[in-house]
Amino acid sequence: MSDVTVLERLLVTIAERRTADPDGSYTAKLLSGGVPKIAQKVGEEAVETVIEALRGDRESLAAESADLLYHLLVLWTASGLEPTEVWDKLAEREGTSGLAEKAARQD
Ligand SMILES: N=c1c2ncn([C@@H]3O[C@H](COP(=O)(O)OP(=O)(O)OP(=O)(O)O)[C@@H](O)[C@H]3O)c2ncn1[C@@H]1O[C@H](COP(=O)(O)O)[C@@H](O)[C@H]1O
Repeated sequence: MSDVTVLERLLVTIAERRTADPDGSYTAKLLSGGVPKIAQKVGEEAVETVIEALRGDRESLAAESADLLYHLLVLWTASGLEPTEVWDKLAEREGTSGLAEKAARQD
């Protein structure tokens, strides 16, 4: 399975872990640490992803990218951010130039 629905399923699992026992779930343990701890993990996973990209190891890059996406989804959940808020941002940008987007942000 390699399409976006895996992200949707993962988001459901993460939401379910909000009420799970941290002793039996890595996600529940992460969520119990709060936004600062989860944000730190996202930063660490981003750095590990960058390192693997620079090393040129595709398999490790895929694995670290999966870690990064998982931790980012946990961060959205802990922050109360609805995935649709992110999907909407991406949809708004569809068909526009990235350079136009950058110029609009600087106005
Ligand atoms: N996709 C993931 C996923 N990706 C990465 N990880 C965990 O993220 C951690 C990243 O490893 P690190 O070395 O960076 O961190 P660590 O040393 O294990 O932990 P720290 O003490 O440093 O925080 C590992 O423990 C991985 O198991 C994940 N843990 C869970 N999921 C998904 O979440 C679901 C629910 O998991 P539980 O909450 O554990 O039931 C699973 O079925 C998966 O679908």
